[in-house]
Amino acid sequence: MIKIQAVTQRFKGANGAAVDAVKDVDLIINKGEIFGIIGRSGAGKSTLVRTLNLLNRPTAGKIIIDGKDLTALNAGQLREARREIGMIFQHFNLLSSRTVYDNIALPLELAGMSKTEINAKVTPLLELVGLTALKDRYPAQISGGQKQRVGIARALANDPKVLLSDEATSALDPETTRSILELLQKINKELGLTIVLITHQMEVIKQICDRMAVMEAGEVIEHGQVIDIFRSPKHPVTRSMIGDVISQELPSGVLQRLRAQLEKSDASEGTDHLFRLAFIGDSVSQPLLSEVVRKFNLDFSILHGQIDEIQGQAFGSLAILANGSSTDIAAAMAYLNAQGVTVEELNHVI
Ligand SMILES: Nc1ncnc2c1ncn2[C@@H]1O[C@H](COP(=O)(O)OP(=O)(O)OP(=O)(O)O)[C@@H](O)[C@H]1O
Repeated sequence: MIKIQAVTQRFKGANGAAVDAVKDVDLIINKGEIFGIIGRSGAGKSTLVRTLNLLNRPTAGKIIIDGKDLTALNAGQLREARREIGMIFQHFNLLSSRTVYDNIALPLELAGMSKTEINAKVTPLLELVGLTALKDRYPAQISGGQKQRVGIARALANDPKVLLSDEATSALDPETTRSILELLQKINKELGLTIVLITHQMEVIKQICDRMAVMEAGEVIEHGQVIDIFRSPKHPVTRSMIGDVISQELPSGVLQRLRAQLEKSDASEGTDHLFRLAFIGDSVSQPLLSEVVRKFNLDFSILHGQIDEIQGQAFGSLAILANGSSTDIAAAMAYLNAQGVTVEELNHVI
């Protein structure tokens, strides 16, 4: 378990004034989970993740990994502790003069292993990341995705317990990103490795993370299970970042048509209410909507929506216009809520 306890990282800014790149952050990352830290550029993600192996020594606070406070270790103990923490980077950081094999072997050479011992470790790692056939190539002769695979194998060479990933897929195309994320997921499952990854892409979080934290201006503004945060994001920054992958707003064309439709509608026929419904798991597949329409004598128009998958669970988001008596609409929404659907009234956007 990793405990980030009241961590602050202060730098001297360009004009000499102090900048808190990370401000009083408390987080717990559980053993064996994939934990994502997301935020816009400059939010403090890299600074925070670099405190986890003390590449940045926090100005205040503690980093406790498996009960050991890294900030209290001497240089030798810290070197030892760092072996348990691998790291991969956006630009791979490979040595161009070394082959794929020799890049992966580097940390083992530094640890003083013999050639035979090194071979016994590198061969299965090449297999694990799917690079056996390319082991004698140089970095300039392989693709970005393959370079990141070398980075991953090198990070695993010392059998770490934790893998830190600093925007590891940001330089890759969507297809290659998916394959690298699948590889990280496989490593997490097969080796029981804890992975902490930072990203500015919600798609990455959605694809592989169990829990997540959102950072803004050095602070953690929201954290929890990915599915819970997708279902009901609290902070505007989170909502906007989720909107990059699952639309939180109604497209302007839909809004225009809706306004035109509402102008024409006859108020005596009941009231119109606009809602966003978020469904997860079983509630996606149950015929809940048709049930509430019948039960509460309403009319529903589905305006916009999508169904996706997060952490292996179906997740759906629908914008609907409900027409009926105010009492029936309120009762219908309470019923949906009781069935596990998150209901949010959106009348203010019309
Ligand atoms: N060594 C440093 N000295 C001074 N300021 C720094 C230093 N490192 C980071 N900062 C500042 O701290 C803030 C957070 O930077 P950080 O790189 O952690 O953000 P980030 O969320 O990782 O952004 P990006 O995704 O763009 O890398 C920024 O305002 C940055 O300019």
